[in-house]
Amino acid sequence: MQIFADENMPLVQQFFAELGDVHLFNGRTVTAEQLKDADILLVRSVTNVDAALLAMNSRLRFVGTATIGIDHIDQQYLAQRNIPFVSAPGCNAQSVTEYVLSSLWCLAEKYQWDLTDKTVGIVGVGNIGSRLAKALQAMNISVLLCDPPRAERESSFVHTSFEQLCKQADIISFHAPLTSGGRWPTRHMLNKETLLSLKPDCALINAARGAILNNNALLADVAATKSRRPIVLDVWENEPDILTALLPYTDIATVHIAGHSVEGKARGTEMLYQQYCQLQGIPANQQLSELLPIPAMEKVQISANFGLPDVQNLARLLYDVRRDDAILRQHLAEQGFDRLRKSYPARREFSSLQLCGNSVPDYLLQLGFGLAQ
Ligand SMILES: NC(=O)c1ccc[n+]([C@@H]2O[C@H](COP(=O)([O-])OP(=O)(O)OC[C@H]3O[C@@H](n4cnc5c(N)ncnc54)[C@H](O)[C@@H]3O)[C@@H](O)[C@H]2O)c1
Ligand SMILES: O=C(O)[C@H](O)[C@H](O)COP(=O)(O)O
Repeated sequence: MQIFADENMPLVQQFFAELGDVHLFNGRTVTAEQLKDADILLVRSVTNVDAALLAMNSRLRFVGTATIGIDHIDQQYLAQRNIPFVSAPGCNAQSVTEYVLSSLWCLAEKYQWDLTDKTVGIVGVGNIGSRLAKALQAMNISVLLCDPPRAERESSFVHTSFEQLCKQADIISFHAPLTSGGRWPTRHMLNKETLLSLKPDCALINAARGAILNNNALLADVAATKSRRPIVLDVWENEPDILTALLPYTDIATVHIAGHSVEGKARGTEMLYQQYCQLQGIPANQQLSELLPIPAMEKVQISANFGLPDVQNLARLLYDVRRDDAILRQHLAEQGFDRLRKSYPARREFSSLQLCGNSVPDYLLQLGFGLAQ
């Protein structure tokens, strides 16, 4: 069995080597010729899997993407060829949630906000959006939820239309998939017109897909607006060739790494392995919990004096998004977007830290921290 995998897929050897020969490729530059002998193809978000890429391969029997987003996969084409396709839903939802929380804490510190006075609009309330909403509500921060597909499916879902959310929210965080067709397309849903309907100082966070925000329209808006709008961008239109003219207007700018926690990336690989084994009816012998490195910090004692203002200090033991913002600003020009993603330093999720003590507040567990046994 010939297994072809993106070279940026952690633990792929450990999970897949028992199933065949694992060959690694550069996800951005891989060609049809390189993949002609693949039985299994494992990709990340930078590889468009379509008729052109698979034109020379007649033996492929499984395609997996170790990501949540699937806008780079031509699913219709794979279905036509009867090639099973799987993704990794939710694999890095906690990682993105922690990225957004860290960004909110940084903005709150910079602009001296009390986040409990703010209303956060969440666009797309799936794995990431609902996890973020739960975390914010646990810290008494108001949320507005916008998810038309869910509103149609679930009578109990409290939906705010995107138009209303634009008018009411103090901060908008995008967590919808990138779609161009269908009833609720998201491509350029934030554009020249919808930007005009926002509160003048409404902060924007995009850790979904770059093209959900029309980057040129956003640049025109922030360049023209006198009251500066706080902006956090992890994803960009046209990656890796991003609109660098936007950078001076961003508070936090990163190289599409919101989902790149150690756990988030490795979970993606594990989910592909598990789904392949299930499809083949073979046992999944490898377990992520046995392969993850021991975290640098394992336990923290929480005292009865711990309060909500201490949460961000605790979180900063593990992650501060300003580190990643500095990486982009200092190194983008000489290293480029993709190289910075490839050399991304390790970041562990909140769950890697076990909290000890008799008075660990429930909101810390809602945020994803672990509880020592
Ligand atoms: N920056 C990163 O590193 C990173 C990491 C993971 C995922 N992502 C992106 O985030 C997206 C969301 O991830 P998820 O795991 O929450 O996906 P999900 O599929 O669990 O949830 C997406 C939600 O968006 C909703 N939706 C669809 N169209 C909408 C619209 N027009 N308006 C509002 N909501 C709409 C869906 O109904 C769904 O509930 C992914 O599709 C991916 O593109 C980015
Ligand atoms: O969709 C996803 O899961 C994320 O955007 C993912 O983190 C992208 O990372 P990549 O596959 O490009 O490394």
